[in-house]
Amino acid sequence: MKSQRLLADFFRKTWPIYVLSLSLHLTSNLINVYFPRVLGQFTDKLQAGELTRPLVVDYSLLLLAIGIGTVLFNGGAMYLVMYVGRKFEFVVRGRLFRHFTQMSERFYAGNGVGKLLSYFMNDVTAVRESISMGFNSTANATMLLLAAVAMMIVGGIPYYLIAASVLPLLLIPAIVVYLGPAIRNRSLEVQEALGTMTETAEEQFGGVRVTKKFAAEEVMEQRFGRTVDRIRAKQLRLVRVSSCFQALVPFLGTIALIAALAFGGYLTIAGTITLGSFVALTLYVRMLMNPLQQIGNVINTIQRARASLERLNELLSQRSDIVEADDAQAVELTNAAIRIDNLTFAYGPSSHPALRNIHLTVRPGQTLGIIGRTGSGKTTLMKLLLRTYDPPPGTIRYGDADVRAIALESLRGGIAYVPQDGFLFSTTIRDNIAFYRREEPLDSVEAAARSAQIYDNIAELPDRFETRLGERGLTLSGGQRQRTSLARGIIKNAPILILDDSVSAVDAVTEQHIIEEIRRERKGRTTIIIAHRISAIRHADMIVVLDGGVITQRGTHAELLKQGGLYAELYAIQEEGNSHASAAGHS
Ligand SMILES: Nc1ncnc2c1ncn2[C@@H]1O[C@H](COP(=O)(O)OP(=O)(O)OP(=O)(O)O)[C@@H](O)[C@H]1O
Repeated sequence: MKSQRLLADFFRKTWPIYVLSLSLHLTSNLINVYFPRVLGQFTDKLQAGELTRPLVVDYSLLLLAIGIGTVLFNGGAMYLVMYVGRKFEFVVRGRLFRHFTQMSERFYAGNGVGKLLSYFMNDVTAVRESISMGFNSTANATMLLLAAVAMMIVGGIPYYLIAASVLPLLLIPAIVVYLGPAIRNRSLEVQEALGTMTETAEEQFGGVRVTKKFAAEEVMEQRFGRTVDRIRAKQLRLVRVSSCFQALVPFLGTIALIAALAFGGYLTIAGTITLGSFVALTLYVRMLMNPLQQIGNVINTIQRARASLERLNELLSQRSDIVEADDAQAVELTNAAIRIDNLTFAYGPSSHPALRNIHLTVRPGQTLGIIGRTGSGKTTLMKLLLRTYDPPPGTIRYGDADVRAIALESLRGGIAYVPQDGFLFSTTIRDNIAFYRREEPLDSVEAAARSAQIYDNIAELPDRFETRLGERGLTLSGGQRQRTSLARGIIKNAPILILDDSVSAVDAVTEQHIIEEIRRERKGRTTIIIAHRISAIRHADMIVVLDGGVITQRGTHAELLKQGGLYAELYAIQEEGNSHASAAGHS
């Protein structure tokens, strides 16, 4: 069955531990069931007037030995399974993490961080609980039942009396079969709702600064309240069946005890069994009640875990849409021209194409500038160059190799991509810059920071390059973050550098310094610069203007100015802005 794979893999490795634990549970219960028997014998001796003081001491010591034996074996059995349960958590979380790292951007666009966290936390824990705590309770109750029945037979209690007292308890599995599916389905709904709640919470914590600046706390609270309400409704649905189940189990225990008392009492009066046997019988039934009642909880846990396991297996069976070809080749990008032929691309079957009929060649060593209105497809084109989304076959080539035939590591290792909102990790600035190669010496890290015009800012920080960034790099301003991320791209020193609006958050003067630095360092190496400001791309060997997913203009800065159109329009607006600014500066 599909939903058993994750566990099957786990049990294939750990089954000896489970077998050992099961035998310890059996041993512990075999010892434990002597307790009623010894008490029964004690009662018979008492009734016959044969009890002496030394005998009382002997019986007490015997009961003590039984207690200690039971506890030791039971403890060992539980420890083993709890131990492997924790191991399961560790192994599965590692496997999930590996799986997540293999998934493509499309997967992350469709699954929020909160949902993924919920898999990581709630689902893994639910499964772990059932294979550790759940196993222990089930094994303990089953072994106790078997051992108790065996001991009652050995102790001479008639079969029909045993059957009458124990049979009500055996109705428990029947209820499980009857109510189990309902519990499982409702648990699945609860788990999914919990996933949505984690997702919402993650988003709200992430956006708390925006919420506060807009004084929108109340709106957000209401929105979160609705999510919580939905969970409550689903949890209540679950609670209704599971409490019905949990209440039925002890009720069956009570019926079993009444049967033992009534029928056993009658047989004792009739002299068919001794008083000792009667005492032992009632103790056995009482002894079985708690573990069997616990099974009620366990079954709930197991049903919940099955729902979680299904979610986990379903997740693990999803494959990335970006798959490396079996015969994928490593390609040296240094002397490779980038050729884009008749590229049309849409994110989904029903969405509008984000790019249409793109024809473009970037010769090795050239600098390409891309400009265009927001949403015109600039970033999409870069995603396709990096193959974070798959372009149609034959539309993007590096040298002669189709991008889809290139080994992913070779492709992405050969391109340094600097996005607009470079994510910084909660570690030192040095680690953030030398992200691609942690062993990079401090000198190179400093040089990259200088090129990105962030060195002076870092030098002022308390621990300079060893300063740890707070969550998401919040100790830096937007522009500083962007430049740190730029330094990360520069230090990679890759054959192709892509700056995707990477200097948008810095002032015009700093931008000029950065661009000059990049032009000097990247001389003779392929560089693509996407920008909204013409000043960032005017020196490029070729500039293309994207509009609505189509290349509407191409040429050098001078050629494009002559052509008129959007480029000249943007230039005029930006120049006018600049002259206003400098006039204001002079006045
Ligand atoms: N993951 C996605 N799924 C679906 N549509 C997307 C996705 N990413 C971008 N789009 C759409 O594709 C179009 C082009 O977006 P793209 O990010 O390439 O624009 P851009 O030119 O880089 O814009 P900007 O200058 O604002 O960064 C937009 O209409 C956008 O809504």
